[in-house]
Amino acid sequence: MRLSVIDHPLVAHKLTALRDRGTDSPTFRRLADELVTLLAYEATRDVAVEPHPITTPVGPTTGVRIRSPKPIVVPILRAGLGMLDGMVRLLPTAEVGFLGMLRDEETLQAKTYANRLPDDLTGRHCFVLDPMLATGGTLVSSITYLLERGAQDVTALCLLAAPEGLEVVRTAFDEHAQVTVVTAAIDERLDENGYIVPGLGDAGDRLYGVV
Ligand SMILES: O=P(O)(O)OC[C@H]1O[C@H](OP(=O)(O)OP(=O)(O)O)[C@H](O)[C@@H]1O
Ligand SMILES: O=c1cc[nH]c(=O)[nH]1
Ligand SMILES: [Mg+2]
Repeated sequence: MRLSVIDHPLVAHKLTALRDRGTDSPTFRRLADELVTLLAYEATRDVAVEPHPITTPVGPTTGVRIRSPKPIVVPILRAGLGMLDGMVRLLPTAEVGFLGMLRDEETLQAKTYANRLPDDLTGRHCFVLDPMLATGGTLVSSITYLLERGAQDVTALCLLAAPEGLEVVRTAFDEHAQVTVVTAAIDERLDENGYIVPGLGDAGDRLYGVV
């Protein structure tokens, strides 16, 4: 696993507002949307491109375009949905697949309850969207699922990561696996309920309300 922590004052500023418990849902959604575009800039650094000849008003030149097969963006429901619009705005040619996963509050084990993804992901670059990397169970399951279906590279965009969860992901995917985690911050630790400290609380609830 490769790790990239985005050290940037704009990211830190927006993340601070996102963490603040006084931030309401509409503002939280807007901040999550803005943050993902900043993370996406780094997360797409290795996206495959091919030469693309064009003619400018002044003359011919060769630029690049994103190469086929198209990248696929995979938000992990629910909370990852809050990162989808910001990501596809930057990567409009990407396809979108969905994985619904819920962490049991007692055991902290993640279960998959929805799956709308191609069976064959051979050669695809997958971008997993999930704001919280806590114990790492959700991310390991989702990345394993994508790699088993042939994904070539998997890049996860997480707004926050806990050191414990990062270690779990690192153990699951060694340095040879084409797995990258891009995050805005590594927090201190997990609490006894598996929540990231200081974190931002339950990302899904803050985006969409308590269920
Ligand atoms: O690293 P882990 O310990 O697996 O926890 C992280 C997961 O927990 C949260 O989802 P949750 O289960 O709360 O579902 P939700 O998005 O529907 O709220 C979060 O959005 C991650 O998907
Ligand atoms: O801190 C956490 C941990 C898991 N899921 C969340 O939404 N927040
Ligand atoms: Mg939740």
